Amino acid sequence: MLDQAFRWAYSVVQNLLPLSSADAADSEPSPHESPLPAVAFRPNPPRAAHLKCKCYLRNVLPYACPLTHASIGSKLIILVTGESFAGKDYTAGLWVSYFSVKGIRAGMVSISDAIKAEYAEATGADLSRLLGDRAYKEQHRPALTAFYQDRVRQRPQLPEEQFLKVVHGAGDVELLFVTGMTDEAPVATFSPLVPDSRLLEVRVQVDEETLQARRKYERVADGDAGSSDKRATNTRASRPSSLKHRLCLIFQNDTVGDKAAIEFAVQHLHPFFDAKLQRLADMVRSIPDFPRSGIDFRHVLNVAQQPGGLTLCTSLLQDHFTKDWNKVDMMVSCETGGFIFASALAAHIGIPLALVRQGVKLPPPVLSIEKSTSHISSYSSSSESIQRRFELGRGVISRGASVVVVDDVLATGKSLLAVLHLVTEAGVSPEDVSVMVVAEFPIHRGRQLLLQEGFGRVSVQSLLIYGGE
Ligand SMILES: O=P(O)(O)OC[C@H]1O[C@H](OP(=O)(O)OP(=O)(O)O)[C@H](O)[C@@H]1O
Ligand SMILES: Nc1ncnc2[nH]cnc12
Repeated sequence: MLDQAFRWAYSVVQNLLPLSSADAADSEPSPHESPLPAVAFRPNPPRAAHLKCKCYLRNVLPYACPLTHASIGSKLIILVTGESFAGKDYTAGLWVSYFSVKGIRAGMVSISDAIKAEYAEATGADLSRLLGDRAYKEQHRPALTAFYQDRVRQRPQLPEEQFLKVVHGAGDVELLFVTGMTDEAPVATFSPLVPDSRLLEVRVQVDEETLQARRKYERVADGDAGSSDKRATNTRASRPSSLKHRLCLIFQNDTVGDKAAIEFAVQHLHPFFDAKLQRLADMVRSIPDFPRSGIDFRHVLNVAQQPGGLTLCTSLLQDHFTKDWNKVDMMVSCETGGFIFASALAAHIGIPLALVRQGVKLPPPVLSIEKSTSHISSYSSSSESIQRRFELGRGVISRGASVVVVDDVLATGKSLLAVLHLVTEAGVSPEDVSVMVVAEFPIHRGRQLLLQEGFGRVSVQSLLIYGGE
């Protein structure tokens, strides 16, 4: 059986390879390549062009070949970020043990090991000490950082390649912790590369006192207690409040021992393996080739049509929210899909609901914004240009309020972007906006759009993740 599968995979690759060229820069398939998207993507050439542009042609092959793609599987990938001395690797190790005991196949990998190996080869530094000797690593850190930045200048796609490499190399795990990542807004950047998987960032953080104590301890342990603190590379610039993106999950790692890390895993990470989430996913029907051939439509609103579906979804949205509902003044939602889930949740939490309507349907005075058609509606003939406005009653949301935006789907992010513009125009700071969606389609790069448009500081959470169109 396995042998047959391998033979099939090789024959697919053999058929596709001669059709491809090395040129990856243009965004449309060039004429001599047109058979490739035709074979690989059937009637979906824009998708092929998109992939080609974003991932370079050779990554189109793994995408086109279901076997290679399936081997990545659908995982929960947790990027464990934070300053040096925060205890990222130690904590990730504890979480791996916790989940392994619970019967969940978990692993961890450091994404920076490959660049350390390259650096060691280029400079003659000792790789095993770079990997295992903290003082030695800190001593080399400035040069190592400069080396990495230089490599990225030469090869801008390097971070994405390294990310894919560690994920592909992780083997058969359901949960993967990735440490050593320093990229800005990593979930927005990397989630479209693994669209079937859920990508989360967990920042491990320590207060200043703990940080100093750990540095001192490390220096004493190294027999280097008298040296200056020049080697410590933590800067205020890497603190969560100064990042361009907003973190949903922060683990405060100030106490000694394992207890806090395990409690964090129980409270914030384990719920992603909750059977309730699977029950919700089971209520989302999949309809192939709707509204257009090549699109696997996920009928998210079907949840509301199932017995107990809305109650289940409401309780999941309530439980998964990483902030404090008591500090939320108002819920905001846009028609149509969002209204269904937001009204149930707002009633359950006991907060009012601000309604963003499409077209000219609200009485004046209103805040109004032009809105690009959502991904899925762009395929439906009913989306007339008259619909392409979002409006919100002026004064409905108080200036300085704290709000949660709820929608059924996040795809390109165009709808959410319009809502965020209205909410901020109403006087709400992006810091005080959180977004919760029932289903996210990372392939459409909605989070990246928000980041590019200056809404990176808005926190975004989703219950379900879907790959494909
Ligand atoms: O991220 P995007 O690409 O903007 O897609 C997401 C939006 O698409 C859907 O709305 P749609 O505009 O199709 O209207 P509907 O809810 O009335 O169906 C959905 O309800 C979201 O609001
Ligand atoms: N496949 C899909 N199903 C439902 N809604 C979507 N929005 C974008 N892609 C979608």
